Amino acid sequence: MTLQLLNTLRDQNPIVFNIANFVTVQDVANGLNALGASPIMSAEVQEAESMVQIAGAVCINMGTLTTQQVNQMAVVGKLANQYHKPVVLDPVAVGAVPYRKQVALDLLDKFSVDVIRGNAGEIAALADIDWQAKGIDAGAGQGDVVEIAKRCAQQFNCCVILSGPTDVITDGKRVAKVANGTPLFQLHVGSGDLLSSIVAAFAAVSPTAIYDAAQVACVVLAGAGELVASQMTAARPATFAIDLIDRLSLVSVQEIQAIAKLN
Ligand SMILES: Nc1ncnc2c1ncn2[C@@H]1O[C@H](COP(=O)(O)OP(=O)(O)O)[C@@H](O)[C@H]1O
Ligand SMILES: Cc1ncsc1CCOP(=O)(O)O
Ligand SMILES: [Mg+2]
Repeated sequence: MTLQLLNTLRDQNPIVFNIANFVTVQDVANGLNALGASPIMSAEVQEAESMVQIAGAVCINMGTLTTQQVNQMAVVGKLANQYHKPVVLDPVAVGAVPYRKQVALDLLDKFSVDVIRGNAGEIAALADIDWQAKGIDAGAGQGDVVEIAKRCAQQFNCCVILSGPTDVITDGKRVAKVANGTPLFQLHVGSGDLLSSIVAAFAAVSPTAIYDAAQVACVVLAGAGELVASQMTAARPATFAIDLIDRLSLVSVQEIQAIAKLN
């Protein structure tokens, strides 16, 4: 795993095609842009093939799905496989809403994804493990998050990021953990969505080493947030969100390297 991938991303400025949710779409676009990627959002199935062709990677976020959008997700996912573009799936709230879990399972049956990025409640639901998920949040489950993430990765033959106070990254065999971050991430809606899209951005510039790309994405976002929090004297969620975007644009490989808690 090399953090130099951050400089590669900034040099290449990859297009990341997002099927976004309507809650956090602007945060995700600005976060990707600040980092050095080139976001594009689309909700129109008629332009799916062009979108996939111009993109370096695709991020499919289930946050505010509609029947029409689920159809678009299936078309886009299949096209991404056909054009060999990495796909990241963010299964928002599948641990809390059975319909969403069924949609996610149907999508995972129709096309292959490179990364599933979710919180513990979402990854446990996909791995069929009991967990008390709460809405969009991880909730209060008990269990071994490494085993849950590994089981999900093996089941869907992909890389899994189970995010939280410590991010667990696994390809089903290897496991890495990122212990950077700040509880302020939980006070800002959209932190997870941004992580998923940042994973897609790094996958775009490292398509043959997705497991490495996933680790770099986790350490860059969590590290940038940690740097912002270290300069705040009180918890200010709105200021955090703005400062995070600034920090994503300014942060260097050396700054992340100096604080990285990756093993
Ligand atoms: N308590 C925490 N301490 C440190 N970092 C956190 C904490 N909770 C979440 N994060 C970070 O927030 C980001 C979003 O993760 P998470 O909150 O799990 O996603 P979601 O918003 O989808 O529930 C990740 O980068 C994760 O490392
Ligand atoms: C509040 C809300 N409702 C549907 S999607 C969404 C945002 C989820 O964002 P995140 O999972 O990144 O916290
Ligand atoms: Mg989420």
